[in-house]
Amino acid sequence: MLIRKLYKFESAHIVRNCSSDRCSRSIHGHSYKVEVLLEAHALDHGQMVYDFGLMKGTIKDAIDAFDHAICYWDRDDAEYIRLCQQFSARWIALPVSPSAEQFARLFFVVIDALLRQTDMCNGESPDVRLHSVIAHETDTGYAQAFREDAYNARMGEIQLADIVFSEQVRAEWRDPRMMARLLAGERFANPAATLQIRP
Ligand SMILES: Nc1nc2c(c(=O)[nH]1)N=C([C@H](O)[C@H](O)COP(=O)(O)OP(=O)(O)OP(=O)(O)O)CN2
Repeated sequence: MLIRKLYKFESAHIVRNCSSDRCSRSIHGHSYKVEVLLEAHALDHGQMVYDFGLMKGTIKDAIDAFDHAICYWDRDDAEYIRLCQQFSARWIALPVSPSAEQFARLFFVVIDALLRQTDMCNGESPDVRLHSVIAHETDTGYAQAFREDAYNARMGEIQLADIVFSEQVRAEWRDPRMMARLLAGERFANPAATLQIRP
């Protein structure tokens, strides 16, 4: 079974080298919608694949980091990068270009790591896992990344350590050390559920 949770953020970028001239040479913004799809073949004590409420913790924070941020490819022009950092408190440096395809892959890699390092406490199936991520750039265009896309080096390597969040982005997280903890392999604990009926 699949469940799907929708997130939203507003972000600015340039996508270098693309065929659409407006997109490749002018800073522009989008109201992104991101769908996170989880998969499992058994249900937890609440008879859910994974409580939607739990998806409003670290997963939401990781996506919300991009809200009102300018995102740039770390191989972009050094002067452009310097100015992004100078004039925007919220910026994110990416190891890949910020196309819809790469956002979908990037979110997959981050959320997959978060889930693998999360202790689930309500009888969730051990096979709960990230199925795919859909990044809607506009109302009419989206990309969907599956596991084989996220870790496909031919599409560009995405290492967690290569995603750099500005100080302001990190300061606004509930846990400013969230990414540092993720990189260090630390565990994240879900809150324990109170059972009213014996499962
Ligand atoms: N495969 C992709 N194609 C394009 C991407 C992308 O990420 N992946 N991105 C862009 C631009 O960012 C652009 O702003 C969005 O392009 P487009 O869909 O053409 O936007 P419109 O709002 O003009 O779309 P309408 O369908 O005309 O409303 C370009 N391509």
